[in-house]
Amino acid sequence: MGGKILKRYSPMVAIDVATEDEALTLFDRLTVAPRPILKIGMELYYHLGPAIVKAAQRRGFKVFLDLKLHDIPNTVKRAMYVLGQLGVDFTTIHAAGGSEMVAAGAAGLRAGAAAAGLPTPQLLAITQLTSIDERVLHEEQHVNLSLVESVQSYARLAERARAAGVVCSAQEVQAIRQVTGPDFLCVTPGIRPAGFAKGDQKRVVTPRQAHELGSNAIVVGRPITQQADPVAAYQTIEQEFLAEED
Ligand SMILES: O=C(O)c1cc(=O)[nH]c(=O)n1[C@@H]1O[C@H](COP(=O)(O)O)[C@@H](O)[C@H]1O
Repeated sequence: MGGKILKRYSPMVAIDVATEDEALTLFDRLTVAPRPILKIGMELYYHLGPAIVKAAQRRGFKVFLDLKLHDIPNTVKRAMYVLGQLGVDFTTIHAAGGSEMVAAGAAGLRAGAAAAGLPTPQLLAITQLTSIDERVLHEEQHVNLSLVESVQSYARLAERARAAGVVCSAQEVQAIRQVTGPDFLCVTPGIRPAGFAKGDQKRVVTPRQAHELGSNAIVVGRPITQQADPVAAYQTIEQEFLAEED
């Protein structure tokens, strides 16, 4: 189902914790094969800055630095130039900032990485957050498109602006594949193993469904980090997502 997928990544584990101690404890526990990609978000980065990125990299992890930039093109370009020098593997920008902003961010990221002699991080554009549903889209954002049309439109915008892919729900991956090239990445949060509380997420799927729907990578936070045994939870989710094609 979902056609041939060119690339699947290990699950990206969202390290959404408050302290350095909690983060480092998770880093040390998650040194298992296959290594997860560690997602460092606003909470940890605003608290600890580049040092927490380096701490993950020193332990051999690929890092997804998720700061979701959204500002005028010049400001985003300059900020991305700085992020391009950190040696991270993925970073994020809001497609809602428009094609000029996404293109400026992509250019800043390329220039920053080149200045540091590093590979350019893969830029992922946020489409509609997985906490948004049709009601919020229509009643609060006043968007007339359906949710899937809105996500498709942002995916086209992001690809034209030279993002490497998008962040979306796995529910939209097949629709995105219809309008983007084969290398374009669909990275999907909103992952909930059967029986796990949705919490603030609206557009959720199980790890197995994400596999079947053709997601390139899943982003998983609380279903791993809030478990008594995060390593066991990670391994179960990883096996479900990276299962052999049927
Ligand atoms: O950019 C993201 O990673 C992201 C985009 C999105 O649309 N939805 C979303 O949940 N995320 C992130 O994915 C993670 C999901 O965490 P859990 O809901 O705890 O699994 C969080 O770190 C969110 O910031």
